[in-house]
Amino acid sequence: MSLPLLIAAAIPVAIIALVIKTWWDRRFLLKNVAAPANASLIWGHEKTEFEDNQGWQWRAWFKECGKAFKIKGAWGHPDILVVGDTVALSHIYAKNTYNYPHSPVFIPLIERLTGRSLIWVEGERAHKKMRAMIAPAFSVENVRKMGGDIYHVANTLSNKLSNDILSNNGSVVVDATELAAPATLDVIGRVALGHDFGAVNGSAEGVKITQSWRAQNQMGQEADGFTAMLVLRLFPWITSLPLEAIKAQGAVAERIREIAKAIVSNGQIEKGGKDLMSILLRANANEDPNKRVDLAQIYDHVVTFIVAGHETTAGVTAFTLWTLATHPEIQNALRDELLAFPGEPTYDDFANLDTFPLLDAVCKENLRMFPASARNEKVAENDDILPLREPIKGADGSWIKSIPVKKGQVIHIPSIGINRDEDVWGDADVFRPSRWLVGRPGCEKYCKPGEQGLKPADEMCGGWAGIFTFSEGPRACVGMRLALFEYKVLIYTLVKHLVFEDTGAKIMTRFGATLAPRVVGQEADGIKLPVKISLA
Ligand code: HEM
Repeated sequence: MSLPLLIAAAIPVAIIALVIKTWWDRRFLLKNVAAPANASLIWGHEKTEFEDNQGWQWRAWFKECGKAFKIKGAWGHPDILVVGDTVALSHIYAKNTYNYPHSPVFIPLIERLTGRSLIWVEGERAHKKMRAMIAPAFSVENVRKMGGDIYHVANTLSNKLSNDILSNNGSVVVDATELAAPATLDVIGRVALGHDFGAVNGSAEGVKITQSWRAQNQMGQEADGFTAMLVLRLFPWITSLPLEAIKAQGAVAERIREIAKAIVSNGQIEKGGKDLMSILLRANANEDPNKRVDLAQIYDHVVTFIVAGHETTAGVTAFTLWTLATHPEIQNALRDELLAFPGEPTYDDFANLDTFPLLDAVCKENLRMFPASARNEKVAENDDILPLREPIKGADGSWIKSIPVKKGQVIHIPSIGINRDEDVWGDADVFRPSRWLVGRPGCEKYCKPGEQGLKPADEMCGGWAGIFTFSEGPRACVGMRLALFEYKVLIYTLVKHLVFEDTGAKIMTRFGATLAPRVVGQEADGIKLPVKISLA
């Protein structure tokens, strides 16, 4: 055989050998890590994981295997490591953040949906540089100034609902998710761009954006969306094909860029706007054209704020209206607390935990139970050793205190399972805001004698308030301050003026881009969360 022919024959053999070796190494490394029983030959455990309702599946697996275990991948994908152990989480998120980037499979999708901004960027240097440029826009001083825009939207929504109630014999039944998404889109449009999408009042543009996002999220939660994800994982190059469905994913981002460009060319930036785009443009203006930040990059940041800030905050707002509807005694106590406050509360009033203790507890409890990002996926960039808080029992019966992971290892982080871990929270599925108030001033008003409060901080997650909802470490949510302010203003305004009642619908959750509710027995209707509303 000639040399070129020999080389041509050797290349595919070498590639196949490399693939088998990588697969074998990973299998071998996780060999002693336990896996739950009942893996499907075709789907492994991944389909069961995908169909999770409220974190129950992960919690059942925590009980079976411990807080770190492996699951079988679908379609022969190598085993996936699932991590719920808080020391391992802190190692991944806080101490070795840049060794655990997002899965490369999703990067092209993130780019299409959000542009080349903070969610998309990978690598320590590039991420730190971009984060340092963006984070100051979300300072206390800047977020404080957003109160006017946030209240404007909250009052518009409250007035619209009041009018609907009056013209419908005193009450309406609405889907809380359809109510919250337009409001959070309008808030983020105003504070990120200085643009009013008019979604609360049903503008064509607002409806198009919220519906397009809803459809994306819903598709990701359906069986077809799951299969599409598996196909993408096998053939990532598909995302570069000029397919209509793939191009459509970028449509919302493109529209937001157009609006941003029009605002800049109209010269509104010169007027010193309070919105995030104006802040970024002023902060990054530089005499030296080589150091000046590219306008296109700032447009991508704005797209990211709108995409990352809209459905996340809408989801928890909707779940909160439902938990209050199903717990009228807590809703009444909350309304009493809100009505007792004179005037319109400011950012500082909401940030001071003693001003509205029950509102703060209600918000934390909903953020705990319904984290928008219910499950994350990371991939190890280099070989590493994951330390564990609680040793796990290996498949051979020995106790394991750390898990070696190989470069390329896929890791799933089930935030909703972590936030509902019974070892930390006890009655984790019970909506009990008073758990956040035990031992605090005024506790006797809301807590029962001897009620169980929170665990010591070092036994909870390292994330904000000991929950994993906003993630942890250098890549934790950069918009958290704004999210909390906006969320509290929306709940404050709506609960003060309106009463939310249970419709009797039983709820389950599914996760796609974000966590979303469905009605048990009406799953085919997709995302849905009905509540009855009347005037307070
Ligand atoms: C309740 C509302 C929100 C929740 C639960 C939430 C949650 C999260 C989580 C879990 C992450 C980490 C994602 C990951 O590691 O892949 C994240 C990152 C991020 N969030 Fe939020 N978020 C919320 C609201 C917002 C808002 C209002 C904005 C902006 C206006 C925003 C902007 C971002 C950005 C830009 C990142 C990327 C940060 C980085 O990688 O450095 N989020 N968020």
